[in-house]
Amino acid sequence: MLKKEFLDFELAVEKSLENAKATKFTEIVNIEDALNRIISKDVLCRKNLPSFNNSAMDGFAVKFLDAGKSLKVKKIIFAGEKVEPCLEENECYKIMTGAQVPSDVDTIIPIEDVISYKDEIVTIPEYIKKGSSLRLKGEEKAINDVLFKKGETINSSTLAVFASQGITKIEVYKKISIAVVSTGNELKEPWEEASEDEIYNCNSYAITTLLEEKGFDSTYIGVIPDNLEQSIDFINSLSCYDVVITTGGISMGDADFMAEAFRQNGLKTIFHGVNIKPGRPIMMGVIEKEFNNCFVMCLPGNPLTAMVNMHLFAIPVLNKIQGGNSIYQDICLAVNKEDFKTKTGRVNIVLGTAKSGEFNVTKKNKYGSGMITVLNESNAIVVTKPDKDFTAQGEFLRVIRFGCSYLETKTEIFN
Ligand SMILES: Nc1nc2c(c(=O)[nH]1)N[C@H]1C(S)=C(S)[C@@H](COP(=O)(O)OP(=O)(O)OC[C@H]3O[C@@H](n4cnc5c(N)ncnc54)[C@H](O)[C@@H]3O)O[C@H]1N2
Ligand code: MOO
Repeated sequence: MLKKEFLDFELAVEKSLENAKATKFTEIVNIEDALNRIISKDVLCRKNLPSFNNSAMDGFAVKFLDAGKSLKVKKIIFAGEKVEPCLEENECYKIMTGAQVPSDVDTIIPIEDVISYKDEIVTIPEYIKKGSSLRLKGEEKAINDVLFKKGETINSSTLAVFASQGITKIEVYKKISIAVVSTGNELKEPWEEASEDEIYNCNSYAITTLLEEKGFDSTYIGVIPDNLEQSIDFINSLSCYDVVITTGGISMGDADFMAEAFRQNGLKTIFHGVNIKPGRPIMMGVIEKEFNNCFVMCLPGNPLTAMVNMHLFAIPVLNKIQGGNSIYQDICLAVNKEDFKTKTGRVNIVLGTAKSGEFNVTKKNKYGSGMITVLNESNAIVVTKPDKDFTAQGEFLRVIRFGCSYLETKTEIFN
């Protein structure tokens, strides 16, 4: 009997990330088109935040030394006005939120905190704090401070900072090109007619749309037939892509040609077979010279297997190739609501629903990896260690949501 060695899961993740090289290609885009793109050069502050001393409250701008006095309001200052210092003894300004604070005052008293205000005379409390409600030039960020580091992902908060700096164009990594391919003579496309002996190709839809959710562009190329020569030719036509993701044809059957067909196209295998359920036949590799360092991920054909391994293996690798710093899945902690069993001797990926701090295992963890709808009934996975055979109700679990964010530092995902 053929006995195959399966690589330790953690080692497989480590090796895949180690071999994933970040793209070097960049482009300049308008910030309105920059959402989810990865910054390719540190962005420095070029306008102090705030760019002038200003008031945080509607109130009175006074000298700290005038605490407890009654002062005459010399001038009312509105946001957008520029005012030269002009106070004489026992005078102050009335000032609006965001308005520039002249250099002859150092403290703002909110209007509701003064003792009295009548006929342009205001009485200031005796005990005030010097500098209160005064926002100083550059106190948030000063010119040349690093605002964003290379490798950070642009989100709506990033865009607010760009706009506050007058930055309208930004250098980002060019989007990597990803080819998504299915395999198998049994497959029909959903727009074709499938007989009872045939099945509809759902993996390509699931993968291209998951990639879209995660901010990647991909192209669905088609189905590779179960034939070695045709597989070799088909793969040969993918040399222009940065990444190729296939599903199916990667296990040990007589019609599983992916490993050999990629090898014949120059693939250097990183690993083929990982000690994980589902996903054991998974293969990764790089085609260096012939395909200009194309990263290849061959996922098993079972739809559930393909998708959970997209979450667990593929997305972190893609984040790295895209130039991002954030490659490790963020986890949330959730209380397990129902006992479930797992087989020992391998890492298990368990599907469930994470909601309001609780984890509900899908179908008591009794489902097959050929199933499709269980994915839709779940929104998260739990990864268990090879020696864990039972997870009790009430246990706190580390959960990876399908929609999780990604972190720069490695997270502990095991339970
Ligand atoms: N002797 C062994 N047999 C198998 C092993 C093993 O270790 N030894 N591993 C099993 C595991 S685990 C998995 S997972 C499967 C994966 O096999 P393949 O990657 O070769 O996938 P296929 O056989 O091509 O397909 C499996 C299953 O999925 C269906 N499929 C494939 N592509 C699609 C698609 N695009 N859309 C929908 N469904 C798809 C296909 O029809 C099969 O039913 O191997 C085990 N065998
Ligand atoms: O990877 Mo397979 O889905 O474990 O059956």
